[in-house]
Amino acid sequence: MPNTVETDVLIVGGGPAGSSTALSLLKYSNLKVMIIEQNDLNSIRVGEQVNASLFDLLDYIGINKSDFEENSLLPGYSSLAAWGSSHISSRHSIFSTQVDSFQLDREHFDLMLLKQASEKGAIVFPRTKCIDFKQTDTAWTIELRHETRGDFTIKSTYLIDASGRQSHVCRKLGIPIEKYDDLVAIGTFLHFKDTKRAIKQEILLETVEDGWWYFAGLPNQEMVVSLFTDSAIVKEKQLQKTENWSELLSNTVHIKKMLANTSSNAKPWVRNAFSHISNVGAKSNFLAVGDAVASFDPISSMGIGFAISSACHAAKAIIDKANDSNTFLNYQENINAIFKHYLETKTLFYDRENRWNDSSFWKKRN
Ligand SMILES: Cc1cc2nc3c(=O)[nH]c(=O)nc-3n(C[C@H](O)[C@H](O)[C@H](O)COP(=O)(O)OP(=O)(O)OC[C@H]3O[C@@H](n4cnc5c(N)ncnc54)[C@H](O)[C@@H]3O)c2cc1C
Repeated sequence: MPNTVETDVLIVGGGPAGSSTALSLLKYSNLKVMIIEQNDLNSIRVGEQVNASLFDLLDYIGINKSDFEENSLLPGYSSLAAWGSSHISSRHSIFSTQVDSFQLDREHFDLMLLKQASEKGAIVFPRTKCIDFKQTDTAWTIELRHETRGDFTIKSTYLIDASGRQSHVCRKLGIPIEKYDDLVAIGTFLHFKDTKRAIKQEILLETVEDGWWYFAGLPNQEMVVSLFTDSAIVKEKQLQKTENWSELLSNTVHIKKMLANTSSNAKPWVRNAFSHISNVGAKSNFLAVGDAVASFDPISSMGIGFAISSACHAAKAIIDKANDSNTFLNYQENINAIFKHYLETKTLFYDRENRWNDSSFWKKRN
């Protein structure tokens, strides 16, 4: 590989937002697209519940249901929540008007999108890290490091941050970021001890003093159970230790019943789940997509859908820029409006729980 390569658009991050930006650009323009991904996509991916509207977005970027492997996409038949009282009710009546939900096999979904982007013309650099970004009037110069092949440079007209919640590129470029909370998820994957027993497509939420628990059956014969709480509570109660996390789990009323005859051999994983927004409007030839531009509390199940819709809008802003110099500012304004509406709706969700007014978790949200 030559030491310097050139492209029209460089996307940092090969998650759903990065791959969808590439697919959208490749479908609706002749622009040359490259994607940098720091991992080899073998790491555990979490977040799997999507609404049926996802398929319209996927259709727009050229992905069909037939592109999914068998059993990597399952309808969620039952979605329940004990939120606001210990009584279980249908989650749809509380949180959403969208009735049809699906559970994705996230590893397969992310890999499928990235593979499609590569097959349709994007050049993908896996296991590659960004070292430095510089911008002149005409182009970005990005210094990169591949795990085994060493250092190289990419020159690109446009740069896109699709690096997820850490907004890696935005932070490096000093883009203003507003963070709204310190929500984290701490969870594990489970399977039935009797491996022949079928997993039920069930989702259950249960609020507790320190946050809320989430249980879901997944497409790959697994289940996930996680506690959403604040990072300060994880630290104070040492919840990353299996025994402390399990003790909180054993105090639940409903979630613990879902775990009969299951086992997990892994220590709980911890993931950031905070809400934030990046304001990229003022930077020329630069955009952020997906979690990098705005991240949402997973209670909203908005993340994956937003990753793909923001990707479609970002691609359109780039394609239309030749005829309208305001497309990037309009893109950011649209993101700001979505985020404002999200914050209002989120407050309504959390206001439905009033049983723990002295708890630090609920005080911050009510
Ligand atoms: C616990 C939890 C549960 C969730 N549940 C749901 C749910 O049920 N439904 C839903 O819709 N959403 C859910 N989400 C949110 C959803 O997972 C995200 O919104 C979605 O993954 C965003 O996609 P993305 O491509 O923007 O970011 P990511 O999926 O985070 O992808 C970013 C990619 O960029 C790569 N990267 C990062 N930094 C660099 C770098 N410097 N250089 C190169 N590559 C880099 C990463 O390796 C990664 O592959 C959940 C999130 C969490 C934490």
